[in-house]
Amino acid sequence: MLTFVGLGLFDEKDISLKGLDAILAADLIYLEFYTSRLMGTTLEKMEALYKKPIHVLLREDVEQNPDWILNARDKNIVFLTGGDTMTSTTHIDLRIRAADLGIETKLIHGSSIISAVYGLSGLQNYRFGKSVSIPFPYTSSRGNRVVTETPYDTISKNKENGLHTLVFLDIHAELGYMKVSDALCLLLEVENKRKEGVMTHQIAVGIARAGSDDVYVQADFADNYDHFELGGPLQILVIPGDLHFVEAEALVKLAGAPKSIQKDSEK
Ligand SMILES: C[S@@+](CC[C@H](N)C(=O)[O-])C[C@H]1O[C@@H](n2cnc3c(N)ncnc32)[C@H](O)[C@@H]1O
Repeated sequence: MLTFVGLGLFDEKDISLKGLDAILAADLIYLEFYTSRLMGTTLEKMEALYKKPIHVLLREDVEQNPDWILNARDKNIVFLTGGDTMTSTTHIDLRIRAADLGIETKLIHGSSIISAVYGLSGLQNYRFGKSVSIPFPYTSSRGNRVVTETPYDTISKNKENGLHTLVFLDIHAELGYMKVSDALCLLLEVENKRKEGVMTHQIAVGIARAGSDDVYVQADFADNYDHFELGGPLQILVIPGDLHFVEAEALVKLAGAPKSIQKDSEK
């Protein structure tokens, strides 16, 4: 049996009791921390709680060579991820591979940043469009710095339909964790180049360290990106589309947005 367990948002205590039971009963524990990670704990603390070693998987172990799932033919193995367990296409792919190999699978869910964002920001879940990830800029084969424009396009399309965009921020092995202020600078850089007005007079919502006692939510106009110094990782960004008046009220009262946004909201 291969059991996928979502660990929740911040530390080793965010797991469900069902998830912990599955780990305590498992023969082998695998974990990936490249799609998300629990910033409030360490592998040592987790191993002390689980009383077993954790095998940390790299991206290639999960996406290219997931031979370790063969152990689930005759053992109980658990695969741990930050947040919920199936919010990444990578993980669904693993489950399909297991099904192809005749391996039984089970899901034990964890709290996810996706639903945490709705509660923390007051933005309503049915008013979100397609989500997107912002990667760090990279250097092309010709030596040019390249800023990916897909996030700008996705925000633009969602805004045409009045919808909000959830923007996941890059976690990079060498460059570290992208911050909301970095992401806003990259979006404004694309705006300066394309001048399509997608980010003009645009409100943004930054959230840091969801699930911790030190959670921080800040709403302001995107070009005030120095107001988005939210401290340590992990961080996530929302670019709202049209605001319902309750959403605008929540952003003003719970996230410090300027009151002027309430005038433009939908009744
Ligand atoms: C690709 S998503 C993975 C989502 C995860 N599977 C889940 O269900 O929560 C990871 C990104 O979400 C954001 N994120 C995840 N956990 C967070 C947290 N506790 N606080 C703020 N942002 C978070 C960060 O931008 C991070 O790079």
